Amino acid sequence: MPQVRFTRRFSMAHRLLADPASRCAVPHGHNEFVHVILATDAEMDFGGSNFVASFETLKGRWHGFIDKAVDHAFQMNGADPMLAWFRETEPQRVARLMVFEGDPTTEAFALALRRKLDAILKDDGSPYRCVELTLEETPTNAILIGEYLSAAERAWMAGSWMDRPDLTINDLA
Ligand SMILES: Nc1nc2c(c(=O)[nH]1)N=C([C@H](O)[C@H](O)COP(=O)(O)OP(=O)(O)OP(=O)(O)O)CN2
Repeated sequence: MPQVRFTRRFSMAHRLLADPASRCAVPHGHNEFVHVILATDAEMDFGGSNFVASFETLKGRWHGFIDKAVDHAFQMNGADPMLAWFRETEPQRVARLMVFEGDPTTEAFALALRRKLDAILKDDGSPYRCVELTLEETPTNAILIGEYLSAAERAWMAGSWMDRPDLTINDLA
């Protein structure tokens, strides 16, 4: 069965704290693209629909997550002192903060996106699985995630927002 590839574009902001001398410690944004390739072992309905599932069925919830939750979210390290500022000063925006254990690098974000997509496909009972996710941070930097995640990649932030098939992007109360 042919694989399918979907692409979505969004804007985001983040800042990285591990290297205080880095220019990435200043909040800044990127216009990014996420590409996913889905594969299935099911055969298409030959002579009928000629597909296993419609594009709308396959990408609806995923692109809904990108558009409603990821687009224009601010990605932050859970230890970032700016988090307390938002909670105290602009609590109405806390739901728009995407929070990570450690820095919100493109690697961490790509892993989070992959785990969220896995959760959505599982919740849908989809016959498809993600075999590749590519996150383009800039036209010159991209992160690729293949079919299988390591035990460490599954254990990091296990059970957090990234494993839930919903629109949440943090676990703040
Ligand atoms: N391993 C990682 N390193 C860096 C990340 C990251 O997510 N993972 N992110 C950044 C910053 O977000 C920075 O904005 C992007 O990096 P940079 O390569 O400096 O971006 P440029 O657009 O200037 O790239 P050029 O190809 O050099 O123009 C930094 N490091």
